[in-house]
Amino acid sequence: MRIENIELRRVTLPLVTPFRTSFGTANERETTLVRVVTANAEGWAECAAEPDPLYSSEFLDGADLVIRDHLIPRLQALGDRLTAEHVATALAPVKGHPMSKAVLETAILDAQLKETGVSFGGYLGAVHELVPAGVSVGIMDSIDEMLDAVEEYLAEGYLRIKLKIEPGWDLVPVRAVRERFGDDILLQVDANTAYTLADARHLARLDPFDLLLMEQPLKEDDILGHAALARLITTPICLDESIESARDAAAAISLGACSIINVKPARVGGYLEARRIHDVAAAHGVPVWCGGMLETGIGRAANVALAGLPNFVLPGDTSASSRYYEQDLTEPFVLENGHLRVPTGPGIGVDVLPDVLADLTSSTTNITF
Ligand SMILES: CSCC[C@@H](NC(=O)CCC(=O)O)C(=O)O
Ligand SMILES: [Mg+2]
Repeated sequence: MRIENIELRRVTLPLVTPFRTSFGTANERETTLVRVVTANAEGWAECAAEPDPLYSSEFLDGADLVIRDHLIPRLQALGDRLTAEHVATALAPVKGHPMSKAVLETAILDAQLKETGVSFGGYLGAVHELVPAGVSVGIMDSIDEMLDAVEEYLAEGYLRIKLKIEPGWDLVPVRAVRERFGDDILLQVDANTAYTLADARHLARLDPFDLLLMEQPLKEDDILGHAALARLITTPICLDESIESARDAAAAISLGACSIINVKPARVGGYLEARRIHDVAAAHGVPVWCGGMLETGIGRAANVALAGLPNFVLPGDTSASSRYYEQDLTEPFVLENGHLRVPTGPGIGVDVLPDVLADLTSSTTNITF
């Protein structure tokens, strides 16, 4: 595929409500969009890196620099040999930076699929037309405020509730949700690495609440700690930040560090590695679900397609656009009986709204090939 140019575009979208996790509070989503232009198509993707290196070591300004100065030159060196399937190998000499690599691979894949008229779901192997939607509920100032939010999401039709937790906000909110909404709703928690193995006895006090899973309780590099914790609690452990590759997934599963995996294409370098993780997990009988990084409709479209693969058996953080945005960069994703519809058009199957894009763009960098 011959790329004519790649455009990096910084955009900022206000969030409908602040989103607080154990590592901070977000009031807006700032991201870098990548547009890959060929003679016959343009591919789009968004970078999941946050402005600050708090979810992982990547951060947005660093991603821009790595993309511009260290990754794109390696893609230019491929010339006409460049296809989406070549990207990971071409970028492998650059250590780390999976989110920067993912946004390039995804935008190139989108352009490639638009040229060939194949959808993301068709290319990745989606077997479902609709995928079940869960929703992530942030840490809030009061239990009542959190319960009101959960009530609203359940009324909208979300099929699974995920509560962000941290020391001091864990047992009480979980107990409150169970007491208010009963034992039948699918409920899970996400600690974003906020605990240590010394908290095992405390975390075991969540066991009676029949949670679907406990996501990333310990530090991202503490695989053995998660394996030890798994022997001390009955709630299934799900890993997020710890899994950056199919190799990580195989090791974590083999060591008993997790029995469920949150698959985030951005965290693992792109959708091709995400599919490999899906396949490794399936081979071990380990279910996966699609995680989220507050994607706009651009990234959301690709995530929903991925969530259509057969081993994505748990509702993902694939919420409707309205969970985060008053105005999305694409036509909004809306719930249909608690599900999102997998786009069927070529590539990601959604179009960026030009007027909205222009309004939200703060800078543009163009790199010719
Ligand atoms: C800003 S928090 C992003 C990472 C977090 N993501 C979510 O909680 C879901 C966000 C979403 O709905 O996209 C996670 O650790 O799983
Ligand atoms: Mg998580």
